[in-house]
Amino acid sequence: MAPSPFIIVAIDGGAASGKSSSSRTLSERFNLLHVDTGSFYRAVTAELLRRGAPATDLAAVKTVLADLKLGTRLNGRSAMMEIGGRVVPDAEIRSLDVNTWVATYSAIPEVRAALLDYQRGQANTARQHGFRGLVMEGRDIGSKIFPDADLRFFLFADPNERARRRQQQGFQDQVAKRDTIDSQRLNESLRGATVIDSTFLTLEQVVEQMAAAVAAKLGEAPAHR
Ligand SMILES: Nc1ncnc2c1ncn2[C@@H]1O[C@H](COP(=O)(O)OP(=O)(O)O)[C@@H](O)[C@H]1O
Ligand SMILES: Nc1ccn([C@@H]2O[C@H](COP(=O)(O)OP(=O)(O)O)[C@@H](O)[C@H]2O)c(=O)n1
Repeated sequence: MAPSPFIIVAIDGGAASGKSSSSRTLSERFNLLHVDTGSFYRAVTAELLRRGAPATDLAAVKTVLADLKLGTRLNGRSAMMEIGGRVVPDAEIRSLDVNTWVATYSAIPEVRAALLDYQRGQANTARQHGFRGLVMEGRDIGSKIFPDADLRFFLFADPNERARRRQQQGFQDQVAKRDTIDSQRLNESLRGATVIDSTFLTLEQVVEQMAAAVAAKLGEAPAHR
């Protein structure tokens, strides 16, 4: 029997479009490494804020970036970024301060360049730990990080619905403002991707669409749940 292929699944989309929920489920169902690149940008943002490097001071930002010692720790099937051996706690990376600044820092080319190889290197982490592939979520995964991904999804949902979802999660977050700052990257990752509009779909319906495509890539018969 041919060995199962190693697959890369890219999921891009705006804030609260359902990227994390769907990629976590796919990760569990198919034994794929789950990589939330938004959490990486959030961790780096928290570090830049902690070290007093404002987004307007490129020299200060570059100094902090040059000094970042990035590592990866696995938490179940999820890859967590370590900075100097420490995983930035979830409460910190989801704080109002980080929500407010993350898109601004993420728009700085030097910040993106600092994370490029680190993100691509997650494929090696997945291989080393015996995963069948990885599912990576973000804004530019299908366009910049893994343009040759086996599957490229773009999750769309009406902005009001996304704002409602985020509010229900109990977070203070300016979803629309981040979307505007992220818009160029979002448009690029939309091109050529399989678009799923989740505005009127349940999370389960979204996952079933994705799971059918993943199963086909892995050479499995689709599971009926
Ligand atoms: N299709 C959907 N219908 C209703 N709620 C959803 C749907 N997809 C995701 N959600 C909910 O919306 C919130 C944001 O989803 P999440 O996966 O964190 O989005 P993202 O990772 O894109 O920011 C979560 O509470 C999630 O349960
Ligand atoms: N691949 C990525 C992932 C996130 N980001 C930035 O990081 C921010 C936070 O990403 P996230 O995925 O945690 O955001 P949510 O979709 O969960 O709200 C985004 O608004 C982007 O500005 C990015 O620029 N590129």
